[in-house]
Amino acid sequence: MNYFVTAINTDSGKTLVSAILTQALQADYWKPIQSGVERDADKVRDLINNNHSLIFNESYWFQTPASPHYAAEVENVTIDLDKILIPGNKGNNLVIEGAGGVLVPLNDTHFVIDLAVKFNSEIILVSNNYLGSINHTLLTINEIKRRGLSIKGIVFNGPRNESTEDFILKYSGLKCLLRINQEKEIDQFVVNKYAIELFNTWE
Ligand SMILES: Nc1ncnc2c1ncn2[C@@H]1O[C@H](COP(=O)(O)OP(=O)(O)OP(=O)(O)O)[C@@H](O)[C@H]1O
Ligand SMILES: C[C@H](N)[C@H](N)CCCCCC(=O)O
Ligand SMILES: [Mg+2]
Repeated sequence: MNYFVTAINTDSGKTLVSAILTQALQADYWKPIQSGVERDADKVRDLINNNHSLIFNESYWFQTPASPHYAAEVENVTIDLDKILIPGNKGNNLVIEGAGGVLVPLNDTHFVIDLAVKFNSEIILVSNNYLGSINHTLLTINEIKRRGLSIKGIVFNGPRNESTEDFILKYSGLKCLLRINQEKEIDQFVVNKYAIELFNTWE
């Protein structure tokens, strides 16, 4: 199964959730398009601890920490979805991490969400609690559904707001897969703690 981890924004915790999911399912991990010198793939490799997961290389890696469409322009590249091919064997679950939110542009005609469609993925949506996040979360859900994609559920990451989370879950009918607290630091121990919790409720 291909699981596509997206979020309501950049810096929402997609890489953290991807590491937790990769560890929980002993899945493989892939970030097709990376912008910025720090690789999410390296962060996930350092945060998991199992003998099964493969960490694949990006199809595009831009040094410019910006929207992929702009980073590509700056580096005289055009992102071509036909050149982005699923890596590795079909035997294992694959965790695919997007870049920023769903409508982050890749070029003049494609967005991050088009990768999830291309790879026939099930969506894991990472949401956060801040003033404005209900709107951002419901808009993101609407766009995912408009593309005909299935949403496995929502991960709420960071400081809690029960009222916000309750409204989003009630209105969307989606399942809360996991709640992640604001942690003092993110390391293998923390990732494994949440991976066990996620595995125990995974259907
Ligand atoms: N629950 C948390 N507790 C503490 N730190 C967190 C938590 N979630 C995320 N962070 C930290 O916040 C930063 C952003 O998280 P992360 O890199 O996972 O975001 P992202 O959605 O993957 O961003 P991008 O869009 O660049 O891929 C990282 O330094 C991460 O370690
Ligand atoms: C560089 C950053 N860490 C992400 N990889 C890319 C975020 C793109 C956001 C584009 C936008 O929504 O304005
Ligand atoms: Mg990331």
